[in-house]
Amino acid sequence: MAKPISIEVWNPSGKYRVVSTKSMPGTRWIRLLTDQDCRLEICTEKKTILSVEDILALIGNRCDGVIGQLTEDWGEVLFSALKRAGGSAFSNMAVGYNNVDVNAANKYGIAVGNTPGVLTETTAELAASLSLAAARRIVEADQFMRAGLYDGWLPHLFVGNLLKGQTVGVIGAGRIGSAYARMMIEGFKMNLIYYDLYQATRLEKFVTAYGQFLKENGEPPVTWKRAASMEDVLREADVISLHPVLDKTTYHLINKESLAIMKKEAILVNASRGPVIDEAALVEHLKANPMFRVGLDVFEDEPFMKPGLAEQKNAVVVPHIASASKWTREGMATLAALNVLGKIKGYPIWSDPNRVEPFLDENSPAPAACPSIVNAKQLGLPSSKL
Ligand SMILES: NC(=O)C1=CN([C@@H]2O[C@H](COP(=O)(O)OP(=O)(O)OC[C@H]3O[C@@H](n4cnc5c(N)ncnc54)[C@H](O)[C@@H]3O)[C@@H](O)[C@H]2O)C=CC1
Ligand SMILES: O=C(O)C(=O)CO
Repeated sequence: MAKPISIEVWNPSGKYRVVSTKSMPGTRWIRLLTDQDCRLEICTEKKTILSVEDILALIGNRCDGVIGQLTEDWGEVLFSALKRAGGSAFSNMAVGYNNVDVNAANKYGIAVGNTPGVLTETTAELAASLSLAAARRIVEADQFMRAGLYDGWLPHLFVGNLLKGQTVGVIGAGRIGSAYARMMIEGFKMNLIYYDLYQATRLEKFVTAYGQFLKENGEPPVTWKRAASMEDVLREADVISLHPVLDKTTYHLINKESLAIMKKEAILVNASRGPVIDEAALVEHLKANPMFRVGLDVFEDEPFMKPGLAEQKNAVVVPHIASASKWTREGMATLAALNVLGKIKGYPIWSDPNRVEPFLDENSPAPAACPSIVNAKQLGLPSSKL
């Protein structure tokens, strides 16, 4: 028998039982559920990462829907249990859903929600922060200062890289990759080279128009190039940021061989998923190339770092906080709750998952639709006319 697990209950007499595996920021998501006849149970266990057994205990014998986290393993075991408990809806509180076996969800007719649109700029801003922190050696310099080692200005002290006029490389120019590219181009007048399976037409148009604006104002224009291969980006760019989804095609995309073709003084940033980089190979590369710098938000074996990484001065490391702004995290909670609520209520699927403002507006009721269901087509769910 599954062991008991601690929970906090909202609206105990609600008709639909919804479980959230974690407490989430804000209160609007709670109100949205309880106002619409849901009994909400929020797991209050102290441990950060819940096991499949923990979540089985939370699902119990009757459960209509679950809001879960990217640290959880949502596959055959959990989806079959949710189905047996009468459930039909699951939502990750995340845009990435590499922790979810969507085929298993399809098999049991469970809708899988995610939360795009609300975290694009926040995540891109963190990638830009890591780029700057690595380029200008902010963390090393901060540690030096706090250690009381500063004894006066010196010509060689913490010399780093100038971004202006250099080339920014983006691998995976989707929502976040394109937002990051715009920040680096507009903010630091960098030229762009990108690699994606699809053409980033809007991004290309932006760079062309901005380049034209600069030229008309007597400044050197910025340029863009769509690379034929990822290797072209690695060879040419001074700062490279990784923003693809994690799947079989992107696992260890950056490995010993690809690191070897990058410039010796390049900066590599990863705010996508840890396994996109072979982290052990990266540690060796950082050791051998002290002028090569990285900014990492995600790690191959989270919450752990590969041995040796923490000791490298040329690495800036933060704990998967790229989407951690208050507005974004509250928005993610709202969207995840509305995905689950919408499916339980039989609402159709919002036609454009990137147009999320109507769901986030505190002053008007949320549309009667599920904001983003990744397997809507496979389950034959209807699309909203709104
Ligand atoms: N560190 C963090 O806190 C966060 C991480 N993420 C991660 O960022 C990822 C991207 O998010 P979005 O930009 O919203 O997704 P998106 O779907 O808009 O963009 C992903 C892009 O990757 C491209 N891609 C797929 N396979 C590729 C390959 N083999 N080579 C090159 N490009 C490839 C796609 O064509 C697409 O343009 C998410 O899947 C998630 O894993 C997202 C939000 C926060
Ligand atoms: O949304 C995601 O995919 C994250 O990694 C956390 O925001």
